[in-house]
Amino acid sequence: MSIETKQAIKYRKPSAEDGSRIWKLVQDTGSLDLNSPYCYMLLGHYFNDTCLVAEDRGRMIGFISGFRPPRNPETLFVWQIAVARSHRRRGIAKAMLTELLAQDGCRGVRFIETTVSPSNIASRRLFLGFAEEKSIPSTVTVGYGADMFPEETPHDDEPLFVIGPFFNDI
Ligand SMILES: CC(=O)NCC[C@H](N)C(=O)O
Repeated sequence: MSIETKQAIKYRKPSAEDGSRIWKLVQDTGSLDLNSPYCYMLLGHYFNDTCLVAEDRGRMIGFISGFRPPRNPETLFVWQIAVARSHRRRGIAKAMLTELLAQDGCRGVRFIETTVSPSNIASRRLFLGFAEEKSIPSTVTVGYGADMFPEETPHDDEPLFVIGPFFNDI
């Protein structure tokens, strides 16, 4: 009888060398905007204090990217959350958000901002659930409307979620 060992998922900062694998992971999710491999290399190189990758026995199965806007460093803007199809419904997105907030790079964060298209139900649930679970105020406003995107590349609305203020006790 095979016993599936529940090996822990490992979380670490990405590096520029992870850029291609992140690009492939995001491509495979099929639900996010696929940025260039170069963009993911930049995130791994210059923004990795506010990004993480998740690995299952060495295989990259998750990615969360963020940055702290220079004009508003108390905010963590969460750019993308990607989880491999094979690893959905295991709480990995929530674990990546929690793990990211526990990083030194998120010390002093009091607000989370992100945009989530109405079709991205999992991410919508993640952020609103995070706010509800911790009794943190949250608002959803227009963000980037579909009409802001080029006609040549139609895109869903990207409503802006603002969660906070909260005390990110690392
Ligand atoms: C939280 C998240 O993954 N938002 C996605 C924003 C946008 N559609 C993108 O894919 O970059």
